[in-house]
Formats: sequence, C-alpha cells, structure tokens
Amino acid sequence: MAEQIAVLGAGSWGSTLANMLVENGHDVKLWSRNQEQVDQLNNEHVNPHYMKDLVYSDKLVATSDMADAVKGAQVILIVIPTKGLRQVAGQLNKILEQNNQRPLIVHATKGLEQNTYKRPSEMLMEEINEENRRDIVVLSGPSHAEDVAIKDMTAVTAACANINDADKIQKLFSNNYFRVYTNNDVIGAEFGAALKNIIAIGAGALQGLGYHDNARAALITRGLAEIRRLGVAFGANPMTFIGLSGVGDLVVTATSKNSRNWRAGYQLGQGRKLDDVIEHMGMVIEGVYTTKAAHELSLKRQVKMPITDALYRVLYEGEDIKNAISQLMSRDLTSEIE
Ligand SMILES: NC(=O)C1=CN([C@@H]2O[C@H](COP(=O)(O)OP(=O)(O)OC[C@H]3O[C@@H](n4cnc5c(N)ncnc54)[C@H](OP(=O)(O)O)[C@@H]3O)[C@@H](O)[C@H]2O)C=CC1
Ligand SMILES: O=C(CO)COP(=O)(O)O
Repeated sequence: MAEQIAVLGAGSWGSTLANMLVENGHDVKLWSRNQEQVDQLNNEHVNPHYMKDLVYSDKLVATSDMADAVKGAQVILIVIPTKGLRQVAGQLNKILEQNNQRPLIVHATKGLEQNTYKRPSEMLMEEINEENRRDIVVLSGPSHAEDVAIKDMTAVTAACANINDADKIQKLFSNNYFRVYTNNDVIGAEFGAALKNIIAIGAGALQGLGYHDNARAALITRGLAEIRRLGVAFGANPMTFIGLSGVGDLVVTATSKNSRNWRAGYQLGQGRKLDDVIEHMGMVIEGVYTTKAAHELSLKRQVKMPITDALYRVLYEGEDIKNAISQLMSRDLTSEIE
C-alpha cells in the first residue's frame, strides 16, 4: 500500500533512499535546506553535488519547506549527519506539535554526538515529544548510496524496540534489490553503525601506507572486537555485531572506495593533512567525529579500544600513523577471546 513519506536530508543517502521509496510506489517529499538543490531535483531530476550519476524519478517532489514535506506523512525518514541531527529534530518537533501529528520516525544516521556521546535515537527521543512520535526505527547496514542507486543487491536492518514498527519499515523499504531484515536491538544497531566508521578510516590509512590483505583482515577483526566490547557495555546484544549492522557494515565500509571514511583514511595514509581531507571531501566523514566521542566514552566506561585510541592520537594529537601502528603492534600479548 502506498504511504506518504517525508525524507529529511537530501545528501547522498537521503536522496537515494527517497528515490528508491518513490520507485517502491510511495508518495515521497524530500526536504533540503538548500533551495537551489530543491530546484535542480524538481526541474532537472539531478543532485550533482551528492550523486553525480543518478537521474531521479520525476515523481519525487523536493521542497525546502519542512512543514510542507511533513504534512500528512505517516512515516518520516531522517538522514542528517550526527552533527545536525538535534537541530533538525527540534525543527521537526515544532511542526509535529502544531499539526498534532504522530508519525513513525526512522533514522539512518551513523554516529555518536560530541560531548554527550548520545546515539541518534537518544537525540531524537530527547528532541521530539513522546506525543508526537512512536518508537524510533534505525535503518542501518552495508549500504553505499552509490550501489543502491544502481539497484545493486543490498541487505540492511530495521531495528526498533517495537518489532511491529520494524516490520512496517521492512515492508515499506524492501524490493527486489533492497532486502530489509528486522532486529529489536536498537543499541547494538546504532553502536555498530557509528563505530565501524572509525575502523574504516584505519583500513583506508593502512592501504594508503602500503599494507596488504593480512593487515586489513586483522584490523577489521580486532576492530569488531572493540566495537562489540563498547556496545555490550551499554546493553547491546552481542549477536547484533555479527549481523548486517555490525560486521556487514564494517566490511563494506572498510573495504570500499565508495566509503568516505575509507577514502579519508587512505588520504591520511598517503600523508595528507586531516583539515585538507575534510575540506575536499564535500560530504560528511562521520568517523572523524565518532573517533573522538568513542575514545572519550571508552575512557569514561573503562572499555579497552586500542584501535580507536590509536586513531584518536593520529587525528587529534598529531601522532604519526606509523608510530601509532608500532605502538598497537607492541602492546602486551593477550588472548583473542575475553
Ligand atoms: N552515503 C551513504 O552511502 C550512507 C550514509 N549513511 C549515513 O547517513 C547520514 C547522512 O549521510 P549522507 O547523506 O551520506 O551525507 P552527505 O554529506 O552526503 O549529505 C548530508 C545532507 O545533510 C544535510 N545537512 C547537514 N546538516 C544539516 C542541518 N543542520 N540542517 C539541515 N540539513 C543538514 C546536508 O545539507 P547541505 O547540502 O545543505 O549541507 C546534506 O543534504 C550520515 O550519518 C551517514 O553516515 C548511512 C548509510 C549510507
Ligand atoms: O555507512 C555507509 C555504508 O553502509 C557509508 O559509509 P561512508 O560514510 O564511509 O561513505
């Protein structure tokens, strides 16, 4: 059945999902704060800054008026980088209050908030009144926008404490190339999504420095061990980390040139400066900010995250990457299984 869906955020992922939802037969309004981008999407059906090869459906309606996007929507999908999420959610809350609206809210944001270390669903629950929302659904998993745009086979997770809401999102989003599984572990899905970006930067850096397959496999495996450790300390189900929003997303991000986090790491490995890498990416590199949040959180919770700590020193304290790698490799020898 066709649903009315609002998508907030017209970057790479938001605009690609909005287009896919139109092709799934839904009535979709895509909100962007940028009027020029809205005009390009409506008139030329392109979004060249974010998705240079995608021609969008002429049934997709873009708008820079959030109230217009949201009016009457039964489902609202939020695809805003972590840094802007609270502000957009606050704006949305005012509109929902005025309309007396109670939609199902889904987000696809992958990060942790600076200083508070909150997960995206926690930020959304704080910013959007309980009377104006149901449980939050997390859409996560190995899903580069570039692959979904060309209808490559993709499988993701819809996680929600209320499994009926996860089921609803599973049905709305799934099609013959995009398969959605459900999970009730929101904490695990969000920690997996946020923390894999740190490891992806590390994997790119290793490649930029000239390391090979063994190094990448070691980083991914031991990276997953520390992602799971932090997630479980906050109540995540350890099984989630061997699922799509765990190892699945880690593998795709840590092995693909489509990943902005991997590309950032690669350039750092090749000797470029962080500010320069951020400036030239033109899209969000969530892992840079999540490294700081996760490093601080791991100290606070006394959870060992040696790879995250090494990357923190490289990104925020100017340590040479090669030194950080030697330090990692010369730590006390330990058991693989805790
Ligand atoms: N790209 C991908 O393949 C995937 C991305 N994700 C996650 O989705 C989230 C969004 O990523 P992605 O779409 O790739 O990011 P992009 O950098 O491609 O786009 C970000 C979008 O968010 C908008 N935006 C940023 N801050 C604000 C704000 N304060 N108010 C309003 N709009 C804002 C930007 O607007 P403007 O252009 O005006 O700056 C832009 O439209 C991230 O957390 C990412 O990790 C998840 C799965 C896949
Ligand atoms: O989360 C993603 C794919 O699942 C996107 O990763 P990047 O942000 O590294 O491009």
